[in-house]
Amino acid sequence: CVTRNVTNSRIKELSSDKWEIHPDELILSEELGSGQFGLVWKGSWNDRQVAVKTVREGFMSEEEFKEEAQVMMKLSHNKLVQLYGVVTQRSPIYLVFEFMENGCLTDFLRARKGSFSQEVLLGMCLDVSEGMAYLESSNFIHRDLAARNCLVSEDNVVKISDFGMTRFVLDDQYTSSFGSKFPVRWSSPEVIKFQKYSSKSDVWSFGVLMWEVYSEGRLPYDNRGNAEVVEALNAGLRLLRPRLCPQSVYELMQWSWKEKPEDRPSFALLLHELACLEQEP
Ligand SMILES: CN(C)c1ccc2c(c1)CCN(c1cccc(-c3cc(Nc4ccc(C(=O)N5CCOCC5)cn4)c(=O)n(C)c3)c1CO)C2=O
Repeated sequence: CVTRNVTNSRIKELSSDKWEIHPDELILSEELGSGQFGLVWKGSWNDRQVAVKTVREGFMSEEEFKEEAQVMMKLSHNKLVQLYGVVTQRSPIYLVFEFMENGCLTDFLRARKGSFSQEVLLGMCLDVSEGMAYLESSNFIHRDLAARNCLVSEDNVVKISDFGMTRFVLDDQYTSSFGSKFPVRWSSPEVIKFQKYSSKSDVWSFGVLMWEVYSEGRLPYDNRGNAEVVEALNAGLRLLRPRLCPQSVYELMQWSWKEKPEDRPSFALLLHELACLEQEP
C-alpha cells in the first residue's frame, strides 16, 4: 500500500493540482485591458498583487493549454513575467500572473518619449536579452516577441510576457501569416513563408524590439502595410537606424536580421555583446 500512496502523490504532483488556485483565494479589483484570450484584471492572491487573465470560451484551446501549463510554470527567471497558477476546475479558466505595475513596454516607451537616457535604453534591451537567453537555454520559443508583449515592473525592469501563448490562440486572423492580426513586422522571412519558428526567429523579433526601444515605441515600417513590409524584406530592405541608436547597437540589430537563421547570433551571444556595450564608458 506504501507504493500505491507514493504513486498517487506522484500523480497528484504532476497533475495541475499543485498549480491549481482556488477561485475563493482570488480578489479581482480593476480591469487592466483585454488581450487575445479575454479580459485581464488586477487583483490579489495570498496578499500578492496579481494580474488575472480570464479566458473567454472559444478563444483558447484550453486542453492544450492545461497540458502546456506545467512546462510554462517551470520556466522561472526574473526577466520573465511569472505565471503563479491557474484556475481550471471551472469555466472560464483564469491564469494568475505576477503583476507588472507599469504595463506594456510599447505604452511605457510612448508615454515617456524624450525622457530616456542611453543607459536606460540599453538597459531595457539587456533585460529582454537576459530573459530570452534563459528561454533559449530552456529550448522554449516565444513566437511573438515584441515590445507589446513585454511588461514593465514598478522599478522599471522590463520582463517578457505571454511566451509561447500563440499556440493556444484560436483566432486564425492572428495565427495565419495572411491574417490581418499576424505580427508580420516582427516576423522573420522563414516564419512568414513557412511558419518555421525557432530561437533564431525569436532573435529576428528581438532585433525589431531593440528598434522599437530606440524609436521610443514607434511602429516598425510605419508608412507601409503588411504586404509592403513583406515585399521590402524580400528585396533585402531593413529598418533604418533610429536617431537615438548608437552604431554599435544598430549593428546587432542588422546581425539579427540576416536572411538565413544560422547567420544570426544566439541570445547568449547578443546578451554578451550588449553587456559589453553596457561596460563601455
Ligand atoms: C498570444 N499572445 C502573444 C498574447 C496573449 C494574451 C495577451 C498578450 C499576448 C499581450 C496583451 N495581453 C494583456 C492584456 C491586458 C493586460 C495585460 C497585463 C497587464 C499588466 N499590468 C498592467 C499595469 C498597468 C496598466 C495600465 O493601465 N497602465 C496605465 C497607467 O500607467 C501604467 C500602465 C496595464 N497593465 C500585467 O501585469 N499583466 C501580467 C498583464 C496583458 C499582458 O499579458 C494579453 O493578455
